[in-house]
Amino acid sequence: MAQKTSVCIVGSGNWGSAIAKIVGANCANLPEFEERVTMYVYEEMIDGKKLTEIINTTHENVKYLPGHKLPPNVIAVPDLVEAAKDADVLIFVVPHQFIPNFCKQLLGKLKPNAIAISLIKGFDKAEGGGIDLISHIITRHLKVPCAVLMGANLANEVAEGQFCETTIGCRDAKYAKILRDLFQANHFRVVVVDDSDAVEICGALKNIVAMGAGFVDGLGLGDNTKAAVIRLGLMEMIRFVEIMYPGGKLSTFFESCGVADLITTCYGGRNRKVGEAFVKSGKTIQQLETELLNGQKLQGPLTAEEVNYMLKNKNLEEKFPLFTAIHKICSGSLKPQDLIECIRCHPEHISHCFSRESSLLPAPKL
Ligand SMILES: NC(=O)C1=CN([C@@H]2O[C@H](COP(=O)(O)OP(=O)(O)OC[C@H]3O[C@@H](n4cnc5c(N)ncnc54)[C@H](O)[C@@H]3O)[C@@H](O)[C@H]2O)C=CC1
Ligand SMILES: O=C(CO)COP(=O)(O)O
Repeated sequence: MAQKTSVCIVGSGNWGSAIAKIVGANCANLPEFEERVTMYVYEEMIDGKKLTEIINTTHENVKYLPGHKLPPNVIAVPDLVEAAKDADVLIFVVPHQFIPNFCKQLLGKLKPNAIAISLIKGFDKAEGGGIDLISHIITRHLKVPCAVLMGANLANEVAEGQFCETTIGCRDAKYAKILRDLFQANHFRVVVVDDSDAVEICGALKNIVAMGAGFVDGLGLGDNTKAAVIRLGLMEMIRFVEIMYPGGKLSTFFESCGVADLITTCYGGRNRKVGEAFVKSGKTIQQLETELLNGQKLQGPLTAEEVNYMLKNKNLEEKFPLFTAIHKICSGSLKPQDLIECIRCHPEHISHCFSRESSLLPAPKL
């Protein structure tokens, strides 16, 4: 009999716990998977009890996904190496700022033929003035192939079983089926594409745009303005891939990881919520993250900083006025009230006069 595939979920926050519901159920029901799924949990005390013990006895992550039962075959493990060492498939789903440290701990501790998939939306700063994709960091440090899964997937709605779609970016076709089988559910429809980098970049960049959408809401501007921010955000996302990661496909932006995730996050996500509160309250983003998110982590401001680090170094800030303005607002060097002024003369308004019909997406001259 063929060996069963064993799975570890590295992370147990809001999204990690929601995806554990689907992955746990699939591993219990599909013959190709080992039933027991380990889930690495960053240990913390809740009302005097360890979170891992609570999860393993009540099957509920009472802090990050309250009100939802996890399948009993999902076992919370507080030791990262212990959770991951026997896995054939590792699902990385932690706030992106923690991934370099996780890779250090896992170095040399994984099964030789293990594969990974990253559900993490964000980047890391790279030496030499650029950025690193999280999937690239995982592959480089841990010597495992790494696919990505990104989509319009607000965790609480997925956990409630509301219908949605997602995109898996997987360069190597031989892993596509096992990964699709692991995540597909009646209410969670998976499309696999090979344009993995563009899928991942969409997932990270939309969090910046969502901060902008939150600022628009906080400023009391209407739906037309928010739609303009979303559209300009999409154009900057496309431009970013064209310039920094040439070879990406335009069709990827029409998958769930692109337009759909942009819309859902700009209306229903944490980044939008904190962006709005930032304008209305005058408090810092850090304060609001603590006050509003109960331990969950915001990805947008940090991603805006990482992207700006790259744009600045490459002298490209002017080509990305929305990303640049959002970073400056988040870091306090620009007032939210100045956001619209920064995008009033966006390159998208200037470079495309009469040129649309000749090409699907003509690149403005740099
Ligand atoms: N929540 C959502 O709706 C969605 C989130 N994502 C992405 O998934 C990734 C993970 O997000 P969530 O699961 O929502 O996490 P979260 O925002 O709920 O983050 C909290 C998690 O971080 C852990 N943590 C806190 N301090 C830590 C430390 N020092 N070291 C290690 N872990 C620590 C906590 O224990 C908890 O598990 C992010 O990149 C996010 O953008 C993607 C789709 C949907
Ligand atoms: O990525 C998400 C939905 O797909 C969640 O976005 P937020 O982190 O803004 O909640």
